Amino acid sequence: MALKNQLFLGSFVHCKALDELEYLHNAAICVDQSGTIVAVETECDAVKAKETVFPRLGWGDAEVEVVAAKEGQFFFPGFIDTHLHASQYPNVGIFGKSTLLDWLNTYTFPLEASLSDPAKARQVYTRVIRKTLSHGTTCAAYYATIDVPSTNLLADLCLSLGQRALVGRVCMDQLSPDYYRDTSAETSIAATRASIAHIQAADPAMSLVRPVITPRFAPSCSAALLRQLGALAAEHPTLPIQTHISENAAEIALVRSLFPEDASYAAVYDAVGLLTPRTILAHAVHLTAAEADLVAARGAKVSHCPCSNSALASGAARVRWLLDRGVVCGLGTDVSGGYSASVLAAARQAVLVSRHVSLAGDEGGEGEGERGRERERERLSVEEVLFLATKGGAEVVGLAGRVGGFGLGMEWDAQLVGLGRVDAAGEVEGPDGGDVDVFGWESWPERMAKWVYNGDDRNTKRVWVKGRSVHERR
Ligand SMILES: O=c1[nH]c(=O)c2nc[nH]c2[nH]1
Repeated sequence: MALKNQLFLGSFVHCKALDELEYLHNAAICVDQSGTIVAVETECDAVKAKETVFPRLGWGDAEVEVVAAKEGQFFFPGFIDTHLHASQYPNVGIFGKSTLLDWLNTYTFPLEASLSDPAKARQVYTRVIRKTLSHGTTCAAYYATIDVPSTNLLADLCLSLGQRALVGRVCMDQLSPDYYRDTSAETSIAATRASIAHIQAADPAMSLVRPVITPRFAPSCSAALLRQLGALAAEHPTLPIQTHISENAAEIALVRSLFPEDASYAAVYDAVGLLTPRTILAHAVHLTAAEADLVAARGAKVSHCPCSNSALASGAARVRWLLDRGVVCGLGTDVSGGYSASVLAAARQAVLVSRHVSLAGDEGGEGEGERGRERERERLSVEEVLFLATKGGAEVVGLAGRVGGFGLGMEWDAQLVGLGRVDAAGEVEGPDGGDVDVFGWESWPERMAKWVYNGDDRNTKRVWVKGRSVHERR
C-alpha cells in the first residue's frame, strides 16, 4: 500500500555525538511518501506546520497523516542490531553452563540444521522479525543457516514484514558435524551466489534488504573457502561482509593452530581480503593492540555483543579502548549466544560490562590520579550506548547518514517510546509503562537513563521503517 505523507509531532530525541543526545521538544518532522525526512521544525505544532511547512513542501492537508506523541512520549531512532542469528532465536536463554565451542555443538548446530524444514524456518523467522520489531529494532544484520531456500525466505519475510536487514547465508565447510556443513568450498560459494542472486532480485535497489557475505568464523572455513569468499567480496564491492572474531580463548587458540602462518586472528581475514570497510566483526573481545590497529586501518567495524559475551563467559570487550583506536562500534544482541533479542538490553549490558572493564587490573577502588581518570573513561554512559545502538550501528552496517538519526534527508526508521506516568495517588496512569515509572520531576536525561535501565518492549509503542508503520503495541 502506498504511503501517505506524514507529520510527526511532539518530542524527538536522537544522538548528536557519541556522548550527546539532542532533545527537540514541541517539534515537527515531515516524512514524505518515500519515507524520507523532508522537514525538521522546532517550536512547531500542527497549525503552524499546515500554514508554513506544508505549502513549502507542496503538500495538501488532506494527503497527510498526523501522528502526535502524547505528553511524556518521545520519538527515538529505530535500533540497529549489528549482529544476530535469526536461526537461533528459539534458543534464546538456553545455553546452560556452556562456552562458545561446546555451545555451538550442543545447542546451535542441531537447531540451525533443523531450519532446512521450510515450515519451521517460516515459523522461526516470522517470529524473530516480529519480536525484534516489537523491541524497536528497525534494522538487523542477520545470519541465517547454510540452507539456501530458508535463507532466501528470511530475506523475503523481512521485505514483507517491513524490517530493514542484511541477510547472510552462512558459509562453513569444516569442523562441524557432517549433518550441518557445506560439502566443499565450491558448493559453499555456489550456494552463496544463489542466495545473493535471490535477495538482489527481491530488492534490486537494496532499499530494505541486502545480502551479506557470511563466513561463519575462521575455524569453520577451510583456507580455500576463505580465499574464495575474499574473491567473492572483491567481485561484489557493494556487498557487506560479516563474521566473528576473537570471542573466546579456546577459539583463538584453535585459529592459531589452524592458521599458523598468519600473525593473528585478524590477519587470517586480512590475508584473503575479508577485512574491509564493509566488514562487520562480531565480538572482538580479546583483540591485541596490533589487531585493533589493523582493524582500524582497514576500516572494518565491530559489533559489540555484551549479553552474549557475558552469557557464554567469553569476556569483557573493551569498547572505549576500541573507540580510542579508531574502531567504529555498534551493538549486537547476538541471539542466541545473547539471551535477549532486545537492543535496549544489549545497551544496558554494555554499560554494565564497561564498568567491569574499569575494575580490571587492581581491586577496583575509585582510583587516584591518572588511573582514576582512565577508569572513569572506560565506563560507558547512557548517551554513549544509545549512540552505539543507533548512529554507531548505522555506520557498522554501512547505512551512515541514511538511518540512525532524525536529520533532513534521512529515512524515517523510528520508534515511539512511552514511559509509565505516576499520578498523585502513586498509581500509573495511561498506557502500560512496564517497569519504568516516571514521577514527572525527572529531567529528560534522567528519563533516558530510566528507559535504558528498566525499559522493554512495553515502552515501544509504535515502530516505523522507511516511513511504513511496522509495529504497534495494543
Ligand atoms: O556467538 C557466536 N555465535 C555463533 O553462532 C558463532 N559461530 C561461530 N562463532 C560464533 N559465536
